[in-house]
Amino acid sequence: MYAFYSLLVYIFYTVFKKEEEAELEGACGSSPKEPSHVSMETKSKRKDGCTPRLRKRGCGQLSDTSSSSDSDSLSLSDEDDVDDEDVGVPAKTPLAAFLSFKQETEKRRASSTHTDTGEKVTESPLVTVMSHLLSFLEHYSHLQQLQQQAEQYRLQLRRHRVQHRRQMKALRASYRQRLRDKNAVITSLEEVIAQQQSPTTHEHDGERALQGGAWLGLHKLVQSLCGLQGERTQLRGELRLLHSQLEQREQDKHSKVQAFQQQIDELKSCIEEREEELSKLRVASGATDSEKRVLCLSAENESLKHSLSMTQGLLQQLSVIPSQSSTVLIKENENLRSRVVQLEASLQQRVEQLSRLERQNEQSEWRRGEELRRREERVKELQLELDKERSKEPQVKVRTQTVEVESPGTLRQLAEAREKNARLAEKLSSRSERCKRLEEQIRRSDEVSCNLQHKIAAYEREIGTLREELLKEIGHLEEKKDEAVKAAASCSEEHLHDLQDQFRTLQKRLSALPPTLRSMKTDYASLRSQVRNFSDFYGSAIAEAKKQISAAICEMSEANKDLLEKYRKEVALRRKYHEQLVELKGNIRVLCRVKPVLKEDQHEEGQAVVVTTDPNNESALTVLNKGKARTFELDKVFHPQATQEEVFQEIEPLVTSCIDGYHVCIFAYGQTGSGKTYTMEGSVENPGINQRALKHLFSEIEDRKDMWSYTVSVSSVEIYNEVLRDLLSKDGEKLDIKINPDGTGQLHVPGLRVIEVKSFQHIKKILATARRNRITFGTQMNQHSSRSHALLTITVLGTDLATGAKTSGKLNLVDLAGSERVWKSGAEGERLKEAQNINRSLLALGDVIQALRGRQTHIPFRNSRLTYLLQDSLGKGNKTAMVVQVSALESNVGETLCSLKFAQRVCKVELGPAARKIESGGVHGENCS
Ligand SMILES: Nc1ncnc2c1ncn2[C@@H]1O[C@H](COP(=O)(O)OP(=O)(O)OP(=O)(O)O)[C@@H](O)[C@H]1O
Repeated sequence: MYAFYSLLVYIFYTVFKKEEEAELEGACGSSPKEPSHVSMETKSKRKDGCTPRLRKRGCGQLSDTSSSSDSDSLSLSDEDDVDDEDVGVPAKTPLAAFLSFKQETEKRRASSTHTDTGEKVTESPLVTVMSHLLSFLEHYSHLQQLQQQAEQYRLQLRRHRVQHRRQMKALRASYRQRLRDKNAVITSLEEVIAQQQSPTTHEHDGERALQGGAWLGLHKLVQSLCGLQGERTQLRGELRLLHSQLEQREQDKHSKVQAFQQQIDELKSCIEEREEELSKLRVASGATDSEKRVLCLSAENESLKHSLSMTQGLLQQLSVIPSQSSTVLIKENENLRSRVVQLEASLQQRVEQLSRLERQNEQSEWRRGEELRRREERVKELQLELDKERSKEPQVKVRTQTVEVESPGTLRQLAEAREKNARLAEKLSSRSERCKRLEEQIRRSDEVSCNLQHKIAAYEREIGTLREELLKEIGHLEEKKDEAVKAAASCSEEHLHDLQDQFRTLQKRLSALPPTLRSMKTDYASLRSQVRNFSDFYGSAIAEAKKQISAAICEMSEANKDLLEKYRKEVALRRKYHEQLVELKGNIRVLCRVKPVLKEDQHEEGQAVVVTTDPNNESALTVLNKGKARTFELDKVFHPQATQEEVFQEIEPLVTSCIDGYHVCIFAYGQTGSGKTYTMEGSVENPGINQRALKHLFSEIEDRKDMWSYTVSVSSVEIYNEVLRDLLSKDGEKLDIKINPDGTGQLHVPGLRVIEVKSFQHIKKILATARRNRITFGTQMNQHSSRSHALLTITVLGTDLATGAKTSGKLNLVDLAGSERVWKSGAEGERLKEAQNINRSLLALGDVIQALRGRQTHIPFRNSRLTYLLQDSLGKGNKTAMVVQVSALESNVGETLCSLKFAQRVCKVELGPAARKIESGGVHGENCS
């Protein structure tokens, strides 16, 4: 491609240059109005083999005709020689050749794009520039064709005019001839008449006869004269007609010339625009490749020139200060010598150390050998003594006892000597090992020293060669210096010539560099082309891969469409069944959890457990009070050993409903210390409903991420003494509940901090903050009694990715403040006020539930902050779950009965079918059900 574009650019430049040359040539021999065709004409004539004389004549003809437009006999006779073929056919220009080549290229390109599989080729700036250039050339050639046409037309007109003039001339000549003939006839007739007007007497009779014949002839002559006059007028009319035709043609010609001129002007302006565009493009995309190359080469040329000048400067410096460089070299040599001396000294030291060590080693070895020998001799002596003693044994049996008495000492000595001997042997072996090690070290140091010697030798060799080179250089420089001195002394021009020769040889050497540079350039060009090809290849490979991926995705999506549709149906069905199940269970569910009996709860010894659960009936609970057993039927009863997970299992469907776009309210109710906070919040190791619900929420969202996108936001408030406070805000400002000004009639709390939650880990931190900020005090019933109602509100906004339908679910998790009997909890003062407020709000909650149960038109939501805030989740069409916490101890039986009665009341409330909060996405929305 690069080569092709370079070729194109080259052709363009060549053609353009040739065109300009042709124009210049044409301009020298023709009128300014006729720029190119004359030269072409001349060329064509030259091709035909015409003589230079004829050529000159042709040029003269044209200039004559252009200058004299009206009749001129000389020019007319000259114009007769004009050959039609000479002026009619224009010679084929290089531009035309280029255009035909370009058309062929375009055709080939078009055919290649047809054969291609419709891949879209992105044009590079160079291609854009080239296309502009080509279009510019096209316009230019069109303009030339038009000019040629205009010229042809002009020549045709000229031919016509010549023909007309010829015709006119012939007509005039014939007319004059005929006129002359007629005049001759008339004069002859007049002569005849004059002759007849002079009559003689004797010829009267004959005269009369002749008179009658003459009058007849005269009459005929007059008639022919009249005919001639008529012819003359006719000819005049024809002449006038021809004149008018000629004028008409002239006018036509003029108008056509004007039209052509206009077209030429337009095309010129078009070319100017293109040129401007081209220059802009050049500015925008930088210079074309060839220009860049030219720039690059010129830069290289500059750098070469620079290096040449530098070399020249260096040469001059060398010739000027050879002594300085020689001193530097001598200094370097001295330094090297001193370094070698140092190295030799250190080597000598090392060798001395080595010899010292060897001597020491030899001495110690000799000493050790001596010692060993002595020891061995002693052992031998002792052994000899022992043998002697043993040889005495059979002879002196009597002395055995004494020997036995004496021999222990000798044996001891022997054993000691043996031990010593063994120790010495050990020492000897260790010494020999050390010796070996030392030998090894010596060997190594020998190697090192050998290496060093080698190195030193190498250094010395190097130094020697350097020295030699240096001496040579110095000699050479001295020679040069001498020569220079001599040359300076003689002041001859020879030296100058020599220097010039040297300079020339240097220049030659420098100019000999380009082949290597050229080879480097070709290498560079090939590398560049490789890189460019690689990027092309890479791009095409990526494009291919993308195509394949998209095709695969398309296939997959096609294949998966049915599956997806089925999956959607399945999900919808599942949701429907889920909702039916929840509705069957009841949209308000009452669960009861019995708190296990803890040590700290047993204030009095041997307190009886009065609450029992039935293992065969999960919804029944029996309370024994004053000998009477009362059974309560609720939706579900959790026995004291029920785990947090078991409790959440019952709540989970409601949490799922919240994701589906329902408003859900889960609250824990019960006396103080009965385990409400434990059930809702739980402990760090064993989290309660709040954390589990959010975990479930996020896992469900993750499962649905291919079909739905969700936004989860969280807020938390507490109601303490009927005052609303943000649990996620540090300032603890008093908040108010208001109707949302957006016109939906929904409630909202201005200034409440709502945090968008991205992950479960994030929510954990938020819950911890809310827990920290909640007001708790120790009461007689609970050391960490929550003195406020805590609300955790989770809003889940969902968008169906396929249909665009939007859902808005809300999950209210409420940990109510503990209901208590004031006299029992021992509350007074501030605590009493708290307890009263708590009881009042719980009573309001009871009233709301009562009203819902009674299907009253007015539900008293506004009676407390708690019910007002929960309005949109407690009313009709919502889902509610209440976990009633009870204590199993006899001491709390009153509160337990109270709570269970309240629970049973709630149990009978019907909230009606739950309503899903969904907005149609425009594709196929779901009906609110
Ligand atoms: N099911 C249970 N298992 C183990 N311990 C429990 C259980 N329920 C409650 N407790 C413990 O009982 C104590 C009181 O519980 P909690 O604070 O939850 O009561 P509460 O109803 O929230 O009281 P208050 O209304 O005064 O805030 C806590 O120490 C808690 O750990």
